[in-house]
Amino acid sequence: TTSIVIPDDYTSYSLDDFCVPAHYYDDLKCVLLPKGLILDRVQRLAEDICHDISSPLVALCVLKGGYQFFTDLLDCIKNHNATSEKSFQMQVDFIKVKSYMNDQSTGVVNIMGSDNLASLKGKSILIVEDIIDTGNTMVKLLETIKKFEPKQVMVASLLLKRTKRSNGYRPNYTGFEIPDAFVVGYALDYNEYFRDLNHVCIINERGKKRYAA
Ligand SMILES: O=P(O)(O)OC[C@H]1O[C@H](OP(=O)(O)OP(=O)(O)O)[C@H](O)[C@@H]1O
Ligand SMILES: Oc1ncnc2c1N=NC2
Ligand SMILES: [Mg+2]
Ligand SMILES: [Mg+2]
Repeated sequence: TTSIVIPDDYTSYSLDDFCVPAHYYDDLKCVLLPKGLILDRVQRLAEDICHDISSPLVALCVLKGGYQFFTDLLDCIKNHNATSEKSFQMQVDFIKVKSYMNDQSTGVVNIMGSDNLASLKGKSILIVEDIIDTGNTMVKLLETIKKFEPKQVMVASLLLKRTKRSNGYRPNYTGFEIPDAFVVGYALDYNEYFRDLNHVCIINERGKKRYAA
């Protein structure tokens, strides 16, 4: 499906035009995606997903970064299911996956909590992620999940980064395609910082130094 393409020459927003925590003000360059815009886009993604799905679904949250998108997306899906003739049952599951240090992928994708994935056998799965950057995490995660013989697997990612480091993987549903910059906020982190920031922002060099591992 389509996504909203944020071009490289996109005029982002000033930190002074939105509410940004004082403790991060000096560490950010700009606001790329205000939370309100994200929520409106997520509502449309939920409609697109509900249009395609009719059988019971397991929504699988990829922790930690996926938790905010997962929460907001499922709120919209639940509201759709409560107001339309066609509804489908949904179960939730959580898996923790880690591969980043500072602003780089280590190349090693560490999947934790995969022991309880046996319950995915024969089910329709929707993997919910915050961002696809190199694509390493998703390719490795899909390999692992497919071993449990699910009926079908779809992937929804809020962000897809346009980067030469990409392995070419593209999800079934994408919120926004963004330029090749390290973004934080809306549960996306830099060494565990900035998850407590509402908007998707671009970190600045000062922030990368201050919170370097
Ligand atoms: O496409 P890739 O280059 O693999 O990058 C995307 C993945 O990396 C980040 O997770 P991270 O390793 O930072 O763990 P976290 O979700 O706990 O922040 C992000 O949340 C995605 O899961
Ligand atoms: O831009 C990013 N911001 C936070 N986390 C990640 C990013 N890309 N891959 C993982
Ligand atoms: Mg992650
Ligand atoms: Mg992270």
